[in-house]
Amino acid sequence: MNVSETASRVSISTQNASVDFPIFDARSRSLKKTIMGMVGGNISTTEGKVPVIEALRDITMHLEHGARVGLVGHNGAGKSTLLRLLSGIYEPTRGEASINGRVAPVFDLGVGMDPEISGFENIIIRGLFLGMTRKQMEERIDDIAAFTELGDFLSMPLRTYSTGMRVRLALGVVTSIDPEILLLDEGIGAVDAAFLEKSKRRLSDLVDRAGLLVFASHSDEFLRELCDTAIWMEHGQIKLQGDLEDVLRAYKGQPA
Ligand SMILES: Nc1ncnc2c1ncn2[C@@H]1O[C@H](COP(=O)(O)OP(=O)(O)OP(=O)(O)O)[C@@H](O)[C@H]1O
Repeated sequence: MNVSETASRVSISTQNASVDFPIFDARSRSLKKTIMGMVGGNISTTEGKVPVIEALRDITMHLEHGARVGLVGHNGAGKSTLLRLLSGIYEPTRGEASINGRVAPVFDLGVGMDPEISGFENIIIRGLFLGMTRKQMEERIDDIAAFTELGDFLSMPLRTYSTGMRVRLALGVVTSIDPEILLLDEGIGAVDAAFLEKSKRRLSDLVDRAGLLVFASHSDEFLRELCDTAIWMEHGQIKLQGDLEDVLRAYKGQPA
C-alpha cells in the first residue's frame, strides 16, 4: 500500500455516540444526592433504576489524515472518555464510532511497563503495546537509550527507577513510534523542566509523523505547539469545534 492510500484510509467518525457509566453502588439516596452536586458529566437518575453518568452525549465528528485536534474543557467534561471512545477502548452505549487506522493510545505513560524486567526489555514491550513490531523497536533501541540518558540503569529492573526515570523511559519509547492515529492525554508534565524541553522536539516530530492527532490538554502552550484545530467539551457534549485560537478564545470567555 502506498503512502497516499494509507493516508486516505486513516480516519475517525462518530455519529451521535454516547457513553454511559452505570453506578451500581449508588442506589442509596444520599450518594445520589452527593454525585448530583458534582462537576463533570450529567447524572441521570430514573426512579428505581441504577443511576448512570452520561460521560459523553451525541458526539458527532469526522477526522481525517492530517487533523491536529486539541481537546479542551473543564475537569470531568469528557475529554479522557472521548479519547477512549476514539481509540476503540470504549464502545458507544448508543450511536456509532468507526476508527480506521493503527491507533497509539498514550493516556498514561506508565501503562504496559513491567517493574520486574529491565529498562531495555520494557522499551520493546511498551513498543509492541503501541502497535510497533519487535524488529522496529530493536532498530530504535539505541536512539531511545541515548535520549533517556539512563545509561547502565537500562539493564536494571524498572522497580529500581525513580518516578522521573520511569517517565524518561516512557517518553523515549512513546516519541519513537510511528502511529497512524495518535491519541495523547496530558500527564506528560511529571518530568523536570530541562528534560521536558528536550522532549518537546521529539514530541513535535512524533506528531509530524502521525497521520492524525487528538490531544487533550489544559496547557495552551502545548496545544498551540501541537494542534491547529480544537474541540471544546462541556458536560459530555461538543460545545464548539473549529480553529484552535477561536475555540481557546471562546473557552476562556474572551470576546473575539
Ligand atoms: N470509569 C468511569 N466510571 C464512572 N464514571 C466515569 C468513569 N470515567 C469517567 N467517568 C465520569 O465521566 C465524566 C467525564 O470524565 P472524563 O475523565 O472523561 O473527564 P475529563 O474531561 O477528561 O476530565 P479531567 O480534565 O479532569 O481529566 C466525569 O463525570 C467522570 O466522573
